[in-house]
Amino acid sequence: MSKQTSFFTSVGRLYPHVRPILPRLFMGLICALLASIVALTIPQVLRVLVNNSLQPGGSTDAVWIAAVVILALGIAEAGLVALRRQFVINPATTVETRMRVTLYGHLQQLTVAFHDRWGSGQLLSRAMTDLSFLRRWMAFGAIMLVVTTLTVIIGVGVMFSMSWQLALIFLAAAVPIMINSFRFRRRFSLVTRLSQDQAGDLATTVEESVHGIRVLKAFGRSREALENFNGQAEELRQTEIAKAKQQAGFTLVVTLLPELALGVGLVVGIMLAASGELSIGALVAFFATAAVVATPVEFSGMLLAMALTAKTALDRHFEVMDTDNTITSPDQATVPESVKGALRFEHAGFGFDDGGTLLHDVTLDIRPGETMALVGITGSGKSALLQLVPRLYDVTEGAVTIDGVDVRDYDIDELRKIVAVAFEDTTLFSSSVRDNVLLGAPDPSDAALDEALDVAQAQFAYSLPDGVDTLIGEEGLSLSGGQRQRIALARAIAAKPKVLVLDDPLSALDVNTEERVEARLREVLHETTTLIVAHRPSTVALADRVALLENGTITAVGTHTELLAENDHYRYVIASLDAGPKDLDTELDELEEAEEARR
Ligand SMILES: Nc1ncnc2c1ncn2[C@@H]1O[C@H](COP(=O)(O)OP(=O)(O)OP(=O)(O)O)[C@@H](O)[C@H]1O
Repeated sequence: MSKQTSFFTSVGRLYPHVRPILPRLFMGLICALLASIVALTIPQVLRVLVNNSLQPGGSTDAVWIAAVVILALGIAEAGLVALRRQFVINPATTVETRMRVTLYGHLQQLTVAFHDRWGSGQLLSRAMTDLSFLRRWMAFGAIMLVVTTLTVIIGVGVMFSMSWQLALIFLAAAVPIMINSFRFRRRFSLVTRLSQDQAGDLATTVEESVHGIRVLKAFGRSREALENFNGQAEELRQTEIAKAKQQAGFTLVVTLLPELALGVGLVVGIMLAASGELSIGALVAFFATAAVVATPVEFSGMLLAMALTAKTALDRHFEVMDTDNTITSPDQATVPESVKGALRFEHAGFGFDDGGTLLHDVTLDIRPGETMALVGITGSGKSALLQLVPRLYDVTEGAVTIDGVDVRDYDIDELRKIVAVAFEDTTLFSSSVRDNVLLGAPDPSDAALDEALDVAQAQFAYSLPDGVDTLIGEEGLSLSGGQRQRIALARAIAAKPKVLVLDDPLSALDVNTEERVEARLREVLHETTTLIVAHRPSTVALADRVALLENGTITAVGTHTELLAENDHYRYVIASLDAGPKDLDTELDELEEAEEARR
């Protein structure tokens, strides 16, 4: 999944996002830098103090002045640190929010095929944890990394100006630190990537088990789910330990070596002072400066780790952002004056990315206003075929057309206004019944809501605690499967589409309710071209004609009676759909009689 890029390439991609806030980040950097310079100035005051005042006969006034100057510098340092925070916090949170919103927008655009492949936890962790981390890095880590580097460079320069011999000792300590930081960077990048990916997988598991809590409980699988979660959590723990160990190892080096240099430097410094090559003031100032320089060096482990984690967060973010949306509007979209709703599959073929061909040479003609049922054995590709109409997936060969225009030639938003869908597996959003039903309605009025609820026989909504304003969905009131399906059906009806695509939307209804819904649907569907997957003969009865999907293609189209009379496979499928033990011959006779009577 991940592509190796250099640190600067990855971080460079942040530039368009941070460009608007660069002035404030820059001001934050200046404040942090000034704070460091102030910190480096304090030893120089000490030097003057030691050399001039702490000598026999030195003036006590100078001590007071030095104390006041040091106090003032200390206050200035603290003030500058506070100012740095003030400058960066607001813009960093703005960038975080903008990137999060852009990511969310991109996720909405990406194809269903993309979402089939990606675990929800991986996307969740990218949208939440990774971006929060980036914010912290922008506001603190990045600035401190620059300031630390500059402080060390300036500090070492100052140290050289005071005593090149002592400064060389400290510089010698820098060589193993740099070698170590190089190794650390390589190893830590790998382990931090692993940990962020594992955290994403863990989030997916939590999400799945919360969604599937009823199934887990009902099948008594809670213990196994816990064991599985425990295993994953343990893997993440091991990775975090490996991360912490690497960081601790590096921190040990960056803490120990400056201390060692300090010890050796002290001995050499005292010798130099004794031989008169170095003044006492310069010696004191040298070690005070060395202490100021040592602190950021000690922090460098943490800052480097933060930088590497931020790089990984950026890489993970751009993996999603770089994924192209392959289902888009054409440059020159066809804008129909009026849509009649003639739906045709013309030698259409389709296969999922990770599978072979599922559908091939599908040819089917559905007249405007006609209701066509789609029947086939389970797994034959009925749902996949339906999803080609609103372009949730694109055909891999042939075409699907509406009024003779390839669905790929319509503006995608326009197409999805023309086509509405309701799936067997309903998704309701955490908002009111009203908002859920009127989600795609061109006219979001009370009248449209009432009509849609009436057709879908979802009048129960009026009796909910707050009526149609009751909050449903994941965070709201739990509805029964049949109630959810009726709300989803009402949503599709309220969209007033020219083409309605229904994937067995009545499967969870009891027989009486289904009958009532069908009666009302029949009234409204005469104007709407409808393709409906049927898993029950009663749904088939709703249709003018039936199409049989067999071995990935449409092998027969006709009325239910015709197919029942002529097609063995259709009889087999209908028999397997029907839950009740029915005598097909008797049903056929009944249907023939009814047909006879109608003529
Ligand atoms: N996202 C996917 N990626 C890969 N294969 C898939 C995907 N979704 C479905 N399939 C496979 O494609 C085949 C057809 O699935 P589809 O859901 O279209 O069948 P169906 O006829 O609607 O089945 P059912 O009647 O059981 O609802 C199945 O073998 C299924 O495993």
